[in-house]
Amino acid sequence: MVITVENAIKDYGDSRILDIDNLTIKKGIYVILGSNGSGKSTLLSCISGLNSLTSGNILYNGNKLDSSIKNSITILLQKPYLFRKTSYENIISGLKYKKINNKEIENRLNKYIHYFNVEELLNKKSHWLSGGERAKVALLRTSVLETEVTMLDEPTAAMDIESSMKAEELIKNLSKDNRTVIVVTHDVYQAKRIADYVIFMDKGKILEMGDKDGVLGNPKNKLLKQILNI
Ligand SMILES: Nc1ncnc2c1ncn2[C@@H]1O[C@H](COP(=O)(O)OP(=O)(O)OP(=O)(O)O)[C@@H](O)[C@H]1O
Repeated sequence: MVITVENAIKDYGDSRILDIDNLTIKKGIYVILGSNGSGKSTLLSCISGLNSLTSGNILYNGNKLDSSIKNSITILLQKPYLFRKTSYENIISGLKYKKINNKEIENRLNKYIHYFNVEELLNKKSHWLSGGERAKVALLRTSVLETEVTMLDEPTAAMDIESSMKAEELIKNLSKDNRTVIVVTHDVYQAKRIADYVIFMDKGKILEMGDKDGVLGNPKNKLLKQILNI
């Protein structure tokens, strides 16, 4: 899917949160970097349709958001909500909602669950999970949907290093078959490991955007240079 963001403005009261002239997202892994409050989550929520722009357009293959496009997009929020059910029920909840048959549900589960050692957690109620365990369950619940576009807002922030590495393998796998994955992270090393493209935001604007090697290897922006220690 090609997503185009045109003249996008998002205001909350007098504050301008997003101000993006032009952004085109195609297939591959896009990593969004930027300081706290720079508008990364707001951009994801506007692309997903959970939030709306004050003015401007977001188009999906040239069309406005409709229910079939919404079905092709999944977003993992920064603070994902888990149902007060078992991990297993949480992970398959989206597939059940989409009325996917049980055999396919098991196939999808087997395809993703091995990234994390969560087998022993499957029957555990979500409110007993640790922060990192919750993050894994939430990432698995999003991943099994295998939508054309997957947006992940700081998916590994609560995970230990080994689990983050596994999550990165999973994320790379999610981008296969011409799919699009957009990941927000504060970890520039993670960006280096997984990104095809990097978007750097500050104060609601996109300051740098392009393929990973160009943006991270030869940044023009002073703040990004500082972050990258260049
Ligand atoms: N509903 C809202 N009402 C008012 N201000 C909001 C609202 N939602 C977000 N904001 C503000 O918009 C700005 C951008 O928030 P956003 O969550 O998009 O930033 P972010 O880049 O994802 O930050 P972080 O790295 O801290 O997660 C922040 O200053 C935030 O306070």
